[in-house]
Amino acid sequence: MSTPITGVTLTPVAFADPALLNAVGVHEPYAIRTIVEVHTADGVTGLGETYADTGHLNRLRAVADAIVGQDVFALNAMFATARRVLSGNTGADGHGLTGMITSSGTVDRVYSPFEVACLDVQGRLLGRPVSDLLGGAVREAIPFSAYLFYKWAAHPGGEPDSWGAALDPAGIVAQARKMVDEYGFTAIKLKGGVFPPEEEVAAIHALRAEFPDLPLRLDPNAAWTVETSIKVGVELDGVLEYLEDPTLGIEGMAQVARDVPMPLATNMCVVSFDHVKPSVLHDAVGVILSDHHYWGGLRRSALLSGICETFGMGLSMHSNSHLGISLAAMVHLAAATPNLTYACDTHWPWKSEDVVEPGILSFVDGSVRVPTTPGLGVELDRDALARLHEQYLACGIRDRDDTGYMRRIDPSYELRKPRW
Ligand SMILES: O=C([O-])C(=O)C[C@H](O)[C@@H](O)C(=O)[O-]
Ligand SMILES: [Mg+2]
Repeated sequence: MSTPITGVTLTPVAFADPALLNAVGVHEPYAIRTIVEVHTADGVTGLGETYADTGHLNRLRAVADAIVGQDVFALNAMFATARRVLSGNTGADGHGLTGMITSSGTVDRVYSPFEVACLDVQGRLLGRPVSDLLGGAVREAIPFSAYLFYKWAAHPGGEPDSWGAALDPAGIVAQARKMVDEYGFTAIKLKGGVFPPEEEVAAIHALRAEFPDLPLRLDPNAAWTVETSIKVGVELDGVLEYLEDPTLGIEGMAQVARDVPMPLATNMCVVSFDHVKPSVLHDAVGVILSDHHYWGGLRRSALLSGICETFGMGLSMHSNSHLGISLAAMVHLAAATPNLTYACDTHWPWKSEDVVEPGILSFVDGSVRVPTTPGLGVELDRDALARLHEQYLACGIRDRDDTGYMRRIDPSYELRKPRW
């Protein structure tokens, strides 16, 4: 008995994104994603969501063609197909925020949305939520953190968004207040690497004064030297629950880890299974930020959680700009991961449009309830999908390029790693 895949539809979409600043530039007016639909002989379709950069999209197309005819339950065979089709085809992330991408990491990135879509089909066929396919939910709701960004009030020449500018500690505190009040978040992360470290340390102290009880995190995306990272880490002793990717590479992180009091977290130096062994040998990180989009889907992310448990590392969750299918997948994975004890990252508050029907996923007290309906529990809004696809065609963005966009606005902008 099998449920063959009869076809796969890949739809690139673009959705509005505010002018969020980071260590490599500024977000473009639109973020791009690919919506994956896996159709089966039983008439059931499953959903996945992933990046949409040109190289990735081409790799998705190659694997999509190769999995037609395969059983939607045969995920090991599907992974082997992805590995065969992508042999020698290694991608890059284009924006430099997720570190080195290996060839096995490329397979994991491309395979992931197909696996998620197949799990959605399996759940729909069995009448069970995806969390049940991962061993069952150990929590009913998933806590997320407020993800703060330095930002401009608007894209140049564009309309101001509802968040306003945040370019100093007062702006960051105001942004946090609005986000915490609207969503009820119980942890706060500041995306740093934008201003000199002392200004970002001041912003963290201002957040601590305003939110005395909420765990705080700072993530400069490796914009600092080892020396700067140690200085900041020592200065923020007792203030941060973890310091995320202060500096580049496993060896640099290991040097910092030896001299700072808080755990170091990463979504840059350990981003594939190849990186785990050197990271453990160097004792470089205390917390790995998992992300099913590049750890090979939900089941391989569960493998990562076992590795973290084995080596006594903490586990948190990373996020890029994403839509509702990804949020649903993150929620099911988090629900079925007992050792995921930190509030997860999400870019959710920064988006104003989606491809899924509204109302299913919502935040109460900073958490999203785990859907209990079959599959991922989200449905495509076909009109919205068509509209966001038109937006993709019209906006002209084909590869995420925060640095190029920043240089078009400020030709003197230089990309420096480390910057401070
Ligand atoms: O390090 C991180 O948490 C990220 O890379 C998350 C996002 O990519 C964020 O930095 C962004 O979108 O600017
Ligand atoms: Mg990070």
